[in-house]
Amino acid sequence: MNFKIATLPGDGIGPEIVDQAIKVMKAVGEKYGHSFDFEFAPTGASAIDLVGEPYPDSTHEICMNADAVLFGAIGDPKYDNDPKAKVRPEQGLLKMRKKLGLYANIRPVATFPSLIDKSPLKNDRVEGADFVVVRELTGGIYFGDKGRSEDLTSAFDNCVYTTEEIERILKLAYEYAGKRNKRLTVVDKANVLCTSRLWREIAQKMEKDYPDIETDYMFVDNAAMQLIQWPKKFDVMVTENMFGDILSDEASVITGSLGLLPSASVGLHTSVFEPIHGSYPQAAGKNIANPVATILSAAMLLDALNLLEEGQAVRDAVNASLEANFVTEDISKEAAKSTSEVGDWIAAQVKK
Ligand SMILES: NC(=O)C1=CN([C@@H]2O[C@H](COP(=O)(O)OP(=O)(O)OC[C@H]3O[C@@H](n4cnc5c(N)ncnc54)[C@H](O)[C@@H]3O)[C@@H](O)[C@H]2O)C=CC1
Ligand SMILES: CC(C)CC(=O)C(=O)O
Ligand SMILES: [Mg+2]
Repeated sequence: MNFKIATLPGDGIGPEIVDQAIKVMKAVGEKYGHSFDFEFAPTGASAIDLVGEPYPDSTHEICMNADAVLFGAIGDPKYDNDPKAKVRPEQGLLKMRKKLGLYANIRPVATFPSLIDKSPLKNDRVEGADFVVVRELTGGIYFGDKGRSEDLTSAFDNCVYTTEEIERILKLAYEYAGKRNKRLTVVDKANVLCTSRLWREIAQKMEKDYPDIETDYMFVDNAAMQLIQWPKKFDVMVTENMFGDILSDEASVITGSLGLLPSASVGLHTSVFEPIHGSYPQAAGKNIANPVATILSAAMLLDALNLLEEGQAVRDAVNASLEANFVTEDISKEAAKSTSEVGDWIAAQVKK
């Protein structure tokens, strides 16, 4: 079959890691007789440099007309360090999420048996940990009104959630939990935040519609602690945008590196597949970043196209690379292979 893949490498390590995912998808194409048409489009700082806007309409058109979007990462320190910058790369990512209606970001966190020793946590804590963070992606504090007072001495960021936004993400999380181990943890800060109290109120009503699923509620500060203390207790965790952003980066420590965790952003239009990490600017152009998070995001993309055997073949190839210790420096300083060598290895393994 023929698939159109909107390809948005972005900034920093984005182009390098997306190149590896493309290699692997081409290998899948060769082996299974599909063709993937990668249509490139600018986003982030590179799009600002090109056309003055981090998510141009032309890029949006390409995404809307594709079967799926493969996304790298955005962000450039030259904007982080400029408090007066009027337009920032991150706005491109938020705009893409809003315009594509990507209200749910699915972030699976599962330990790799061959990497148990790479986690700074004790083996018995991480062995067998396998859960999913379902992060709301188009609401909350990242999208609320924000600004500074005229004299610049105060600033605000509003956090707003509507009933509809909360219901649709909880529904998706319940469906996810139904396909897994039937446990859902709703993470909030309902002891302080009004938005969290609305989340909890809605979840408490909805849990009655899912009697086969065990729902529990946890404050986010407690969840941040328990995630590290005993990650195996979690199955599906659903939470608002910023909490999910923070907790999933924290969760990557369980697996051994932020460079390993993939994600799928799904919603109203075309889905986007992206690593959970950022543009890691310190590594840009050095061919040292771990491409696995992006390659596993490509595996999630294949699953979403209903190419399930193909998605599994990619996961198997990644596991084989980890078992063979054919890894980048974040996993092993001694064995350190380059980004492109790891991509080549995994692509070759897929074709076997
Ligand atoms: N989805 C996106 O495009 C995201 C973009 N950002 C942007 O990225 C830029 C850098 O942000 P940071 O806070 O430094 O987060 P980051 O995720 O880019 O990097 C944090 C640290 O994680 C490790 N890391 C990340 N990706 C890795 C990989 N593929 N291989 C090996 N190690 C990896 C590195 O030690 C790095 O210093 C900022 O401009 C930020 O706004 C941050 C998060 C997500
Ligand atoms: C611009 C940020 C919201 C990106 C981020 O940290 C993420 O999506 O994980
Ligand atoms: Mg993040």
